[in-house]
Amino acid sequence: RKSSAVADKDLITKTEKGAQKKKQTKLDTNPPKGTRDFYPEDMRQRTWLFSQWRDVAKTYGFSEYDAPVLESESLYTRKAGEEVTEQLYNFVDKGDRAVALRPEMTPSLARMVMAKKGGLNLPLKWFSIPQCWRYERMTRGRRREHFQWNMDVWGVDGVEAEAELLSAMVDFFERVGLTAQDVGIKVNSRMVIGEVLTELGIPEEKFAATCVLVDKLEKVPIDAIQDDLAELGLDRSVVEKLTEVLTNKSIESIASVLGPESEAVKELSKLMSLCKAYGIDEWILFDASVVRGLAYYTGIVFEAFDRKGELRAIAGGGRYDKLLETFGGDPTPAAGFGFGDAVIIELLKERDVLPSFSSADIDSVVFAMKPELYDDAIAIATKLRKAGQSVDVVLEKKKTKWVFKHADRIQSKYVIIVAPDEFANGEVSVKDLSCGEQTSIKIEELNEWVEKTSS
Ligand SMILES: Nc1ccc(Br)nc1
Repeated sequence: RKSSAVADKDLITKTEKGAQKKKQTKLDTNPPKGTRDFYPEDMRQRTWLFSQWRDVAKTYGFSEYDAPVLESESLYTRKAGEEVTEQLYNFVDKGDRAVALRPEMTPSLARMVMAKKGGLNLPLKWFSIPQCWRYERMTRGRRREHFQWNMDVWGVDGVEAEAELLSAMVDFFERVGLTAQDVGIKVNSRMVIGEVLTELGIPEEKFAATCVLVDKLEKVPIDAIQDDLAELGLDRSVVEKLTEVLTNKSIESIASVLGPESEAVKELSKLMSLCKAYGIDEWILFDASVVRGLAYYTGIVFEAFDRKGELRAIAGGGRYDKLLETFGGDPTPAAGFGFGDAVIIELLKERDVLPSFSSADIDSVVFAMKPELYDDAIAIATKLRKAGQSVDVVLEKKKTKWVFKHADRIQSKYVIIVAPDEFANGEVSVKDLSCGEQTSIKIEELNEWVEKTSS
């Protein structure tokens, strides 16, 4: 046993070491894996993108809605082998409830529509910009969250709804400076596969899962999903017939395969003529291989892609008439699209049409040359703010040199200096940072000055 003095010394050392250790364990300042922080410049870019999306939605008469990012896991247990449900960001909460961070918005929308039962006046034209989540093993190091612009029309069973959605998509692309040479929108109908499978005697209940597998065929070699196909009872001859049909790149060629009475051909032809009426047909191309990866699509599906890159999907959507029934609701026709925030920003950067967001758009920096003039300076700042300017007040005692450097750094348009001599004459000194010119302005004429400089 050690004497008490030695024991005390050891204890003190241990405590010091503990304290040092505590000091050394630095906070990990990274956001959680797969997630992003939005610093002010990033946030200005995100706000700009969302305002483009909101402007289009308003122009098309859509209303904004929202729902919790956390939903019951039961909203997504569709068992159709979709990536979006296999990578659910789910957990059991402290109330022992199986919950998930939403991977997409459509099921929440369906839940909200069902909650109102017949109480909603159809058609609904609703939009939202939810943050959506997935939990992917970090093997691929991909993001786990993104913001996805959702536009949906409920209660319209004609392809007029899809045509309106396609036009809204094109409107967005044009607003942000993209052309039909940059982006194309592939259009197909799942009824094409439906009619082929029916002809081949494949039962209707295998239709959705087959589409999900066919969508995967686009990305992985066939033997990677051979077992899944076999499990679905799709033998080699069925798969070969399907892949042969999916290589068709024109509605005419599909019509020769499906016959003149094909519903799929009729609805595709009608959609194409509506696209001509909107003047967007140069953006639209038929592609029988497009099926999209969501099980609940039932008819028209479409996918916007960049024509010059590696043909990445930018946005996607389609008709999903049966979703409400799968939740036990009344049959209600619906169509919509989802548009992620990441790919489009990459594309705008590549096409060099992304605006700069480096400055916070400050009109004036207001500065009291002497501390005793601070109260007068904030009264002047208040006057400028009430006149509509965005004003940055220098809150501490600073040298003029620092103020000009600061104003330059935040790219303010003007510096308003409240200095003793001018103030005694009822004036302030205004420096125009675009040309360096410095003039005196009467305080009672500041509103007119704001008016003149903001027009
Ligand atoms: N569904 C989903 C969610 C989150 C991301 Br990132 N990508 C797809």
